[in-house]
Amino acid sequence: MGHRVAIAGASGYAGGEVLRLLAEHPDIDIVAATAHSQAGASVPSVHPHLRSFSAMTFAPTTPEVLADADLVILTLPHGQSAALAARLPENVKVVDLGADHRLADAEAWASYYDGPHAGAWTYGLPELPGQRGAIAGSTRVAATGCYAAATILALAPLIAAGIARPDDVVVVAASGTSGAGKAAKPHLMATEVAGSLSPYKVGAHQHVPEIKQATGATSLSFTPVLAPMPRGILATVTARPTSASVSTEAVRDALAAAYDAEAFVHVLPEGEWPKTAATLGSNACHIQAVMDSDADRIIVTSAIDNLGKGAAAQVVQCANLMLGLPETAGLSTNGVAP
Ligand SMILES: NC(=O)C1=CN([C@@H]2O[C@H](COP(=O)(O)OP(=O)(O)OC[C@H]3O[C@@H](n4cnc5c(N)ncnc54)[C@H](OP(=O)(O)O)[C@@H]3O)[C@@H](O)[C@H]2O)C=CC1
Ligand SMILES: CC(=O)N[C@@H](CCC(=O)OP(=O)(O)O)C(=O)O
Repeated sequence: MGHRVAIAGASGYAGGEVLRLLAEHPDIDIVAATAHSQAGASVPSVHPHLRSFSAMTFAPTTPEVLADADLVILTLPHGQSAALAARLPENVKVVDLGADHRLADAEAWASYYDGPHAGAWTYGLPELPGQRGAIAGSTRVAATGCYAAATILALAPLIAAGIARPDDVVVVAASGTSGAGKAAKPHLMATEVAGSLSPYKVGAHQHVPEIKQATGATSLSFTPVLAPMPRGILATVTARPTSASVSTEAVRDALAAAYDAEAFVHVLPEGEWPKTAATLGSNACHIQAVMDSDADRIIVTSAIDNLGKGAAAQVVQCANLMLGLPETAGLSTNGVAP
């Protein structure tokens, strides 16, 4: 008998990916999967790729349905997690993929989100210094946003090592359309997306305060770009070096020192650049960097699957830690290709 896990919002993209991963997990049993408008539907009628769930229907999203689990995973729209989590017993562990509990600063919350600030939980990125132990010791964990995961993994070690300046960071990141969720939206119609790259929320993306909080960046320009592909994020992060002596080797060494012992974050061999296709279906993050001396900027590129390390797989990684399981259980660092 494995640990009992329930997923709220399992009819969505991220929740569906959690179901797919947990179906193969050696130490976890799924005790409930809930939905909102699609409550009552069978799982494969919503997720045709999840045939092993043919006997399961989505339950309504209520505290009563979820309270029987050892751990609850919330993959709900922003603003829906806090009230639900507050009605779950203290002894039920919770990982929230929504943004409700990511930000400590109430003012930053109010600048980017609607509704009351619910307060911050332990931030769910185990590769950040100190976070692995904190997550393992927490009953409430706020998983990261997808762009935030790609950007933080590329940037945090360089600011922490004193190599990159925190006051002049520029990020341009492209995301597949599943990052926007499953609900039909006009700008996500195939006719609008196919054959086009389009920036959106320019200078106003909600992941800016999250990235600042996790990396110590003080000035951050962030431009997200919608890309005509179902999944994947490629983030290009640039920052000024702290001194003229910063070299490509020093940048790569700092990244290697941060990630050499990590199972899912890979600093690629010199000259090999990340591509989203190599991370799909995995919990991996691929990173490469150079010092562009001509422009006096460090350039770091990172690739993840927004539904993998950017969502469902990182949630499973956190759940493993919280349940005292091997951190890599049920997860792969290998992608699906081509
Ligand atoms: N997609 C991604 O790459 C990432 C998403 N996230 C975050 O994860 C969360 C889920 O995202 P995603 O799966 O993409 O979203 P989807 O829109 O695909 O799924 C949303 C889920 O929430 C349910 N839901 C919708 N409205 C309500 C409501 N009012 N009350 C309760 N449940 C509701 C839906 O149920 P039903 O279908 O039955 O209506 C569905 O199960 C969001 O907070 C998102 O920001 C974070 C990182 C990455
Ligand atoms: C393509 C696309 O629209 N992506 C979403 C990111 C979703 C996500 O990771 O995260 P949150 O949980 O913080 O919303 C966006 O840019 O708002």
